[in-house]
Amino acid sequence: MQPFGGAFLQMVWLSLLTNVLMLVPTLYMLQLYDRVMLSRNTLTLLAMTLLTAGLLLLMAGADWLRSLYAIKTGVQFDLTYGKQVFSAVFDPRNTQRLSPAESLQQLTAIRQFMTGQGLFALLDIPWSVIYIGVLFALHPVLGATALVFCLLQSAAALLNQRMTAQPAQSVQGAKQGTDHFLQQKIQHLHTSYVLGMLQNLRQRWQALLAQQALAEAAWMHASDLSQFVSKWVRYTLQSLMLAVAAWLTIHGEISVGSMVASNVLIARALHPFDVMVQSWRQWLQAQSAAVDLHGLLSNLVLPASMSDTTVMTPIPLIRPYLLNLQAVGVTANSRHLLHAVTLTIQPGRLLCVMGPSGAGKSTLARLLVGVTIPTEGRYQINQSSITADNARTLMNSVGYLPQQVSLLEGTIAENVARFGQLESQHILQACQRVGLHEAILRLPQGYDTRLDEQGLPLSGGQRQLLGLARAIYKEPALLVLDEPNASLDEFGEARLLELLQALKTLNTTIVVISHRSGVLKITDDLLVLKRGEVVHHGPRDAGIVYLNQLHAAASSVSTEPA
Ligand SMILES: Nc1ncnc2c1ncn2[C@@H]1O[C@H](COP(=O)(O)OP(=O)(O)OP(=O)(O)O)[C@@H](O)[C@H]1O
Repeated sequence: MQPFGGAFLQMVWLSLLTNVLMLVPTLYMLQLYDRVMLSRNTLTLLAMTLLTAGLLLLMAGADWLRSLYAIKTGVQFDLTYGKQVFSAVFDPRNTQRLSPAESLQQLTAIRQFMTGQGLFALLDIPWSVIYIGVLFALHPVLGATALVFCLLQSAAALLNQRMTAQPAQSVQGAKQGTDHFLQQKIQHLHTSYVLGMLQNLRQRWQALLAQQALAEAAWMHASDLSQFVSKWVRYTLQSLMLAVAAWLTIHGEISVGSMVASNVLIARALHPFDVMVQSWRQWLQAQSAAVDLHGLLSNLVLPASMSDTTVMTPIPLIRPYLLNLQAVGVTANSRHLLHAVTLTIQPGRLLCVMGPSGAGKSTLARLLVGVTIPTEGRYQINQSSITADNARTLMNSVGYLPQQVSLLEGTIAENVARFGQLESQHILQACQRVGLHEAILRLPQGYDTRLDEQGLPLSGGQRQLLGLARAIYKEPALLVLDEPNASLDEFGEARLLELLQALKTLNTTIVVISHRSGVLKITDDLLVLKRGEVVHHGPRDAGIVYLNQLHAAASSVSTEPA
């Protein structure tokens, strides 16, 4: 919060000024009752009225300036923390239960509190002391009564906090659960519809919604009750104050003007407590959002400067890339996904990774591109170790096609250019190389065709080719393709092999995961994984012999008489 210290200090001073100037109408009233009405001097009345109007204008100005500072701080907050939170939620080390969208919503909750009435109430509470001071000046009994009343109002606010904190938290949890459910399931709407899952999903969603409604009802009940208590305390105290002032007036201790003024002053002193109670929900949301975001940011020791392009300790990655894994292991949720993987991948060579389902091939792919960080051993590129801190450095020099292509909502050109600057020459080159250019030109809007989150209107094979074009965009030094031929026809696969062959001549380090044997034609080295361990690694021809032996053994087992 240090960057906002200056603006916060300005808001504190402006709050003081506003609150001091708030006394003007009270003093004006006192003078009217106790002086003008007695002297009947209209000139004094005019002078006092003009002075009061001027001071009230100043007060309105201070209040307006305070709002401007709040808005400016909100914008600054979004810009500063938005960048950090955005980077943190997509950091491979992020283990938070919240989705990226939910974490970014937390930012909004904090900003809304920072720019809303709740913050002003918080800033105004300390200046209640000014009104109490004036009440003391009118009569010590009035001051002491106000002090006690403010304490009582604080107790009411505290009671409100006690009564509503837990229900508000339950509402938030239930709402997050419902939103999360919808977000996740909506992505697979077509499959759910065809497989007749919609009714089951609706029932589950309704159960979550019912939970949320119950939590909301409990929260509203607690909130209404606490607001009722708070309001009752507030209005009763105000009337009691008037009673005390009237008693003092009857006994000649204060003037009638002071009696009326005391009523206004106690109302002003208690007002911020009232606003605070009303904006309690926002306060709680901001508080819990701040805890979540603090957890997110402090767990992920982020770069000191999050300016757009700087990254922490960039590793000197100069083409070509020589990859080296030494006894690398990956453990997740107490499971060994990879264990003791040692291998070298030479630039300009293509390593094909094979193995049964669940062998750890995709985990290895994610590790090579820096999404997954080894929990044991060492992964180096050109002798620089890839760690959680510097994995981002790889981003612009790596081409990656995941098993699920994951195209983003946006135009074809934007997807190929990875949502960076659209460099037509590179976009065209990438699409031509994967053989997608003609198909794109046949679309009415060509490269400007918008894709939805499912990658429609492209076909399955075209989506895979687009993912491939995105991976080879600007000729990365390292290319990792996870089953790139899964949706391709023979022609597409032949084109893919041609492309990979061409990239090898550019000294690209290539890793291809495939269940299909076609890619073996251009493979240099073969790696076979089983249950997270390397069971074979070596040149292609020896690998093919190994695979043939495996197949022969497997078919002899299946044809043996039972
Ligand atoms: N985050 C995770 N937590 C626990 N287990 C995981 C996690 N991610 C993957 N696994 C497990 O690790 C194993 C390897 O998964 P991986 O996706 O790497 O296999 P794969 O060889 O690519 O399989 P396939 O050929 O079916 O795509 C699987 O058994 C999977 O269930």
